Amino acid sequence: MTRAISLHDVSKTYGRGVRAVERFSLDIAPGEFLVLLGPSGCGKSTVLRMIAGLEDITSGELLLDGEPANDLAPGDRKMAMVFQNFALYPSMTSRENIGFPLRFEMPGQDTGPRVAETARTLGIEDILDRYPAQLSGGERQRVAMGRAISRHPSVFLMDEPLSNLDAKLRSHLRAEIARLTRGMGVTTVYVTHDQAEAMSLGDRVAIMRNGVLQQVSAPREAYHLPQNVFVAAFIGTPRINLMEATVVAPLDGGMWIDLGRQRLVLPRPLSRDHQMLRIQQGRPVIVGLRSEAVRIDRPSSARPGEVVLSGVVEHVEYQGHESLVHLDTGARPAVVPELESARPGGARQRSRAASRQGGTAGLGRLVQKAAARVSGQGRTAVLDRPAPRQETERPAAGSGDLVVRTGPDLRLRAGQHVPLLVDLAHLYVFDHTGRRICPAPEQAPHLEY
Ligand SMILES: Nc1ncnc2c1ncn2[C@@H]1O[C@H](COP(=O)(O)OP(=O)(O)OP(=O)(O)O)[C@@H](O)[C@H]1O
Repeated sequence: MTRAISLHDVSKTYGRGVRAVERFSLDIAPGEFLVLLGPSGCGKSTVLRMIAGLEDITSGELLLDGEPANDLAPGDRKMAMVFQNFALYPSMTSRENIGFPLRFEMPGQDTGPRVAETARTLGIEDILDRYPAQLSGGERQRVAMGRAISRHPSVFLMDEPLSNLDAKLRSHLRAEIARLTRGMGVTTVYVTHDQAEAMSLGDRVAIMRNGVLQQVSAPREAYHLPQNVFVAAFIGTPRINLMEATVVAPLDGGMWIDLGRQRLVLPRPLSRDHQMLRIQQGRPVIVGLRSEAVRIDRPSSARPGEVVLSGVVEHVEYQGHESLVHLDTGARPAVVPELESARPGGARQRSRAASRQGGTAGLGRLVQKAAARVSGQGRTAVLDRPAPRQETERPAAGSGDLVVRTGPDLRLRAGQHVPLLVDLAHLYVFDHTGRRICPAPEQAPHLEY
C-alpha cells in the first residue's frame, strides 16, 4: 500500500514564537519520491515530523489519502521513519532490531520469514546476529532501513539518513535507497541539505528557505528553470555565477547588460525574452551564468547566440577530468544573503530599510511594490538593494567573479587575459526581488525528460 500526502497552508510555530514553517502547501502523489531540500534550519525536518505526527501542526491541514489527518496518532499513520543517527537498540542484534516493530504488528506470529526477506533485500543476511557496536556505519544504516522496510509501511520518511556516512558509502546507499523505494512503490519523503543527493534521488524536489517553500519541480526543471535567485544559487555545482548588472536599452532599439567593466550586448533582432528585459531599463538586476554557459575561446570562434567577454585568470582548480577556471571580469558578484528572510515581515522590513537608505525614490517604491507582491505569495525573496557601484569597489584580488569549466588540458596561468564566449541561450536574469525574469516565466520552454 502507498498513499497520497497533502499539506495545505501548513504552518508551525514552536514555543516562544519560533516560526519554523510558514504556509507550506504541497501534494505528494502515491509512490512519489519527494525530496525536501534547503539549508540548515529552513524547516525541512519540521515538515517531515508534522507528516509523521511527531509535531503538532499550528495551523493548516494535513491530508492522508484525502482524509484529514492532523490529529491522527503517529502509530495509526502506517509510516516508517529513518533518521540520521540510525537509532538502533544497542542491546539487540540486527535480527532483533529488524524484528522488533513486527512484534506489535504481527502479534503471536513468526516474524522470522519477514526478517529474512528484508535482510535478503538489503544484502545483510551475514550480519543478522551482530550487535550495533559490531557494525560499520553503513551496515547500521542498512539495519535501520531494514527495520523500516520490514513493516511494509505505506510511507517512508527519511531525515538525512546518509549524512553520517562517508562519501563513497553515501553514493552507494543512495542508489540502494532509490532502487528499494522505487521497487516497493512506497511514497517517500526524504530530507537533505545536499543538493546533489536531492537531484539524484527525487522525482521532485521541494526547495525551502527560512520556512517558506520556494519551488517544487523535477530536478531538471529546478536546475534549468529556477524560479528565483536563491534556487538558482542553491542548486548546481559549481555554483551559478551571479553578477550585479544593469539593463541598458537606448531608444535606437539596441540593448545590453552592463556588468561594470564590460557589457553583454544582446544580439538583434532581440529575442522575446530579451525584449521583455526592456522594462528593467536602468534598474539593478542580477545576471546568472552557469559555468557551462561560458567557454574560453577566441571571438572568431563564436557560434550564433554567443557574445564576447574577456577575463583575467585568478586561479585554476584542476579536477582531473576538467578544470574550473576562476576569472575576474570586473563584474560585482551578487550576494544572496543566507539569512535573508523570505517571509512577508522580512520583506516589509527590508523595503522600509531600503526607503530609509534613500537612493532613488523610484527604486524605493519598486522595492515596496515587490515586497507587497512577495507578502501576497510568500514565495520569493527580496534581495538587499545593491549599494551604488563605486569604481574602488572591486572584488578582492583572487576572488574571481566568474567560474568557467574547461578541459583539463588547457594550460592557463594566473594573470593571463583570456577571451570568453557567453552563450546567451543560457543567460538568466533575476529582478531586484530575486525573481527570474529571463527566461521569462510564462514562456519558459517545455523541457523534455
Ligand atoms: N523543538 C523546537 N523548539 C524550538 N525551535 C525549534 C525546535 N525544533 C526546531 N526548531 C527551530 O525551527 C527551525 C527549523 O528547524 P528544522 O529542524 O525543521 O530545520 P531543518 O531544515 O531540518 O534543519 P537541519 O538541516 O539543520 O536539520 C530552526 O530555526 C530551529 O531552530
